[in-house]
Amino acid sequence: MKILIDENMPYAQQLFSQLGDVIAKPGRTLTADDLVGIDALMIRSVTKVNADLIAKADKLKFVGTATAGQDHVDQDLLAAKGITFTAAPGCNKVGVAEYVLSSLMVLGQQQDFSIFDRTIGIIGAGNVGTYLAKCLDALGIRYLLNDPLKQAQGDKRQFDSLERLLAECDVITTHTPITRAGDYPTHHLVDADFLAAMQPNAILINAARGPVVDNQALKQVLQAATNGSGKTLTAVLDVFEQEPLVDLELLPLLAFATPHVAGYGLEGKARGTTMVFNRFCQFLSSKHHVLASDLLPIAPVPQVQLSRQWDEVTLFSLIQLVYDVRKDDGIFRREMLAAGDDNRKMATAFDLMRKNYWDRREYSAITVAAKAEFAVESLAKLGFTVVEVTQ
Ligand SMILES: NC(=O)C1=CN([C@@H]2O[C@H](COP(=O)(O)OP(=O)(O)OC[C@H]3O[C@@H](n4cnc5c(N)ncnc54)[C@H](O)[C@@H]3O)[C@@H](O)[C@H]2O)C=CC1
Ligand SMILES: O=C(O)C(=O)[C@H](O)COP(=O)(O)O
Repeated sequence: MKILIDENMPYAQQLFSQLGDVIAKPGRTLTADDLVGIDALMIRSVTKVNADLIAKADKLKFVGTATAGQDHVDQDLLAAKGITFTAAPGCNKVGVAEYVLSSLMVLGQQQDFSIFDRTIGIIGAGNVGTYLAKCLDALGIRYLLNDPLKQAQGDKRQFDSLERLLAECDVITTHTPITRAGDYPTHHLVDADFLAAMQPNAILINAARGPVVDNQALKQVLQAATNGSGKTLTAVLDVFEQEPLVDLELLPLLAFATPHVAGYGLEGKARGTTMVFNRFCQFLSSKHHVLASDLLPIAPVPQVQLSRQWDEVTLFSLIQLVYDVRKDDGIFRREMLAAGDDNRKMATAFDLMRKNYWDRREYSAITVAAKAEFAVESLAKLGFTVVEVTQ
């Protein structure tokens, strides 16, 4: 059996080679010829699975994407061809939530506000939005949820209209798929009108898909603010409309910019790969089964001792110890500016930064040792591994 994998799929080579011959290639540039004689295809979000890609796929029986997003796969086409498809919903929800928290903590420091005084508007209450809400609950931070689809499905949580989010929230963060049809399409959900309705000095975060935010409209608003002719907004983008190309006029106007890595924790990638691997094993009726936790190395700073009640400063340190968005932002800006207006260089640099991404971990990889009286249950709810010490 021949299994074609995206070369940027951590642990895939070692796992899938137990099942067949593995061929690893760059996911973004796969062509129809690459699929000749291939039985199974394991991808990430940069591979567009469409009629062109599978035109010569003579043996393809299974496609797995080790990602939460599925917009890059024509699932109707695969179903029509009798090709089984699987994805990895929720695999990287923790990484994305930790990206949002890091961004807000750093912005709080830079702009002199406390995250505890802010109201966060979460658009999209699926795996990421729900996990982020859980983190905010752990910290006692107010948030509003918007998800008309979940609401229509009878989800019992309190949902609010976009109008209410726009009126009450200091921060709006998008966690929807990209959709262009249906009752609630998300393409350009954040457009000129949306931006105009945001509160002055509000923060917009998009770590969903680039086209959820109209990048031209955002650029105009941020440019107007720079010229002193419009209200001030702060924008954080992990995803871009023309990815892997980035608008070099927009980039300097962003508070933080990163190359689609919000969900790039090692745990999240391992979960993505193992979810797809385990599903493929089921498909083959093979007894192999693997846990993501068995694949992960120990974190470089595994234990932190807390000697007093945690406060905002301690929280900031703990959060930034695991993930500081400024690190990715700094490298990204340098690489994009170095590429200049050479699109080929820019696309290569964008993908290289993702391919060579550092071994980022989730909060759970850090053990916080503290006395019970230091209210560490909030940190445990936030995801840190907490151990109680008596002195
Ligand atoms: N930047 C990154 O590294 C990552 C980006 N993503 C993106 O984030 C998206 C969300 O991820 P998950 O939460 O795991 O997906 P999910 O499928 O669990 O949740 C998406 C939620 O969005 C809701 N939704 C759809 N249209 C909406 C609309 N018009 N308004 C409000 N809510 C709407 C859905 O009802 C659903 O509850 C993914 O589809 C993917 O595109 C996901 C993981 C990593
Ligand atoms: O899971 C998703 O959806 C994502 O956006 C991924 O984190 C993106 O990673 P790649 O698939 O582009 O490696």
